[in-house]
Amino acid sequence: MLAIQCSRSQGGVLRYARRYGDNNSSHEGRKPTGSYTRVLAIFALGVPIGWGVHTLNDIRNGPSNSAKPTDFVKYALAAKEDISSTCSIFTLKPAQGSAMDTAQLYDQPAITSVQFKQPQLQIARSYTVLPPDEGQGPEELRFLIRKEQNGEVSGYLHRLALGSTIELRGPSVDYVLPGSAIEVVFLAGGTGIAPALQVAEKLEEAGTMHILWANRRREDCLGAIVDTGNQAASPGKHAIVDQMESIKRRHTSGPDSKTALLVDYYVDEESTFMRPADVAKLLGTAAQDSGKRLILVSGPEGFVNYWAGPKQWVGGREVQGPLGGALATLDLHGWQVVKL
Ligand SMILES: Cc1cc2nc3c(=O)[nH]c(=O)nc-3n(C[C@H](O)[C@H](O)[C@H](O)COP(=O)(O)OP(=O)(O)OC[C@H]3O[C@@H](n4cnc5c(N)ncnc54)[C@H](O)[C@@H]3O)c2cc1C
Repeated sequence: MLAIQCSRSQGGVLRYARRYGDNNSSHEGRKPTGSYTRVLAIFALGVPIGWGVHTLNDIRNGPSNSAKPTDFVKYALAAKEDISSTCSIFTLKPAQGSAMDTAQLYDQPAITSVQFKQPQLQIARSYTVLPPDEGQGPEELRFLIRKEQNGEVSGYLHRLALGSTIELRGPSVDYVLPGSAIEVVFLAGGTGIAPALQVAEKLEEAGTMHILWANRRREDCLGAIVDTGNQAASPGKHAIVDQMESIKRRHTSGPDSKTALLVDYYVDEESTFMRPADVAKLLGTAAQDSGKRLILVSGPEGFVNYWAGPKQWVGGREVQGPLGGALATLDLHGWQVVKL
């Protein structure tokens, strides 16, 4: 059984944890009911029939080793790339026979995340899978994870040695992208860039997307190339910036390409703050005849609260809550706001 615990701590930090009880379903022993000959006959007939059904199911339902989204499945920490003093990219690969169905993660028109278990505390937290990158193994999964100060699960993950086993389950669908051509303004704070990469990767033809990405420190976005601001490109290399640039190249290359992806970077320690006026400028100039127009807000709780107001808990479920924050003060020109 799984229960969701949710409480707001004294420090104002929204904490949520999923706990697991033992599944104590028991099975009564069965008495043997037939002779060995009967058993062998059933086995001889059953194996080929079973194999045939199994193969058919494989073709219809995908690989048989796909784990159910509700079950934890074991992965091994194959690589950990430190990309700043607090953030690392974790690469995981299946540790045993079964694995998460990568089609469910990568091919749905949705933002998806996966839960990581902290086995000693029996809690789990969600992390957004990064879209597959060049050279990535077909069953490997990559995540950008920040080590939060005193963070129970992120601290645990960052302490793991290469080769350690990590239990994951999912995917969970956090937001389904509307099917029509969409225009997206994506406000990302810190690791909130991971769902932005998913949306950019899944942007259909004729979609456009403008990402505004804020970080506290330059080290979290080295090598950034600002598309519309007047800042110079920053020197250095950063795996997430590189992946963003490679998605951008794919979007804009080819004579028939109608998609566009623009990214602007803001760095607190350089006093380049993302301001409501920067967002207002993008909303007012958008084409009027486009499909759905979305402002997606993703990042730490304080970032989402500042831009769009807090989410709310209703009947044990987290819901959008009313629009608040800086976006509530702007003329949104019909753009819909989604808090991730
Ligand atoms: C759908 C979804 C996707 C996500 N994707 C990502 C992702 O891709 N990458 C990523 O890095 N994160 C992501 N997160 C956030 C992630 O799930 C965790 O919330 C985050 O890693 C912190 O978890 P933790 O257990 O390490 O920290 P926690 O133990 O939950 O603590 C969080 C912070 O609160 C502080 N704190 C804890 N207890 C108290 C208290 N009593 N009073 C005051 N302060 C306190 C801690 O010091 C810490 O800074 C995602 C979250 C969601 C919901």
